[in-house]
Amino acid sequence: MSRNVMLDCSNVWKLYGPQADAFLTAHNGAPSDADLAKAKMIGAVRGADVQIQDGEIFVIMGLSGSGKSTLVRCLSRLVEPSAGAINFEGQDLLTISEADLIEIRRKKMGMVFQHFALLPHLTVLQNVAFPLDVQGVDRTTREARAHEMIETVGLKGREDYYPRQLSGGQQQRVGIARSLVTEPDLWFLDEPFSALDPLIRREMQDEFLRLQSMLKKTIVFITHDFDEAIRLADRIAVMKDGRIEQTATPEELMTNPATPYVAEFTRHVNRSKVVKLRSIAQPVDPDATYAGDLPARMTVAEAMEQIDAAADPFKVVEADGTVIGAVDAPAAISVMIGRTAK
Ligand SMILES: Nc1ncnc2c1ncn2[C@@H]1O[C@H](COP(=O)(O)OP(=O)(O)OP(=O)(O)O)[C@@H](O)[C@H]1O
Repeated sequence: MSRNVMLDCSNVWKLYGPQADAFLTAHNGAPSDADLAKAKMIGAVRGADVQIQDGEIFVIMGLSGSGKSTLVRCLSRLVEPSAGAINFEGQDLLTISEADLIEIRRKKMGMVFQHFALLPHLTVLQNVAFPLDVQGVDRTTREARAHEMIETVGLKGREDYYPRQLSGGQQQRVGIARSLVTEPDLWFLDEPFSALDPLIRREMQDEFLRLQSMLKKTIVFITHDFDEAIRLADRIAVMKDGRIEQTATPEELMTNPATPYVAEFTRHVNRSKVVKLRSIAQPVDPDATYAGDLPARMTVAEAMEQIDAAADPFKVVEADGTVIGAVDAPAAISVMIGRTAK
């Protein structure tokens, strides 16, 4: 499926240290690790190329300090890159006026952070409506929109609660509703679930995928957790020491890791948790009977129980309703036991 590029960032650098810009120029825009170390510069982001496509979940994965947050902040220019080009929907983000930039951030970009800073003295409804209040939207409209978003994230009935009366997961849902209320085209999420305990975290990941299947946003999601990355991503960029080691689908990362570093992450991952039904779908037989439909982006592991319990194969269906093929138990089992290389 070919998609438009919404956000195009090429050769972006962010150095921290004295006269970083001059230092970059002096090293022809591409200082080596040794150059950086000698000058005591921190290469937070080094030569990053990222193309975010319409409607995809693009995950930036890397360990602490690898540069994920800095890169994402460069993408919205919350951090000023030392060098590079950033284009959003055809506009050069590095040269547009401050006023246009603020307008883009407010109306076209949504952000959710790990520490999501709900306003403690405002109710759930007021917190969610807050960005619209800032935009000067009238009260009736903003509250109607906030109610809608609160229902979308599953918090209907809690509109009049204060943040302190909610669990961590519920608070994060409020943060999500608040960031979605302005209907952003591009949604940045910086480790949104990492403060949550593992069970709630998984629940929030499911919730996030459910939301995305409804809303179809373009998403940049940061995590340091490879399991989270492969669960959520259409594509993953793996970062190390400010560089992107590889950008690929979870399945490509598993089957074709570009570097030993990437291979290390994939080594312990069960293939059935990564391989999607889409990848093993076989042609539909018009004369056969099918047990039902399964989503194309479901993994073999997630679908296994259902496939195994049914007497007939399942059709595999994309989010837009297109049937792309069928899966049966032998095909799924082959992946479970690591037999297919596809
Ligand atoms: N304002 C700053 N001044 C100096 N160094 C900085 C600054 N911001 C980030 N860095 C450095 O840049 C590098 C990348 O940091 P960044 O926060 O982007 O990493 P990260 O992958 O998001 O890490 P984490 O998962 O811990 O948030 C780190 O070495 C960090 O210390």
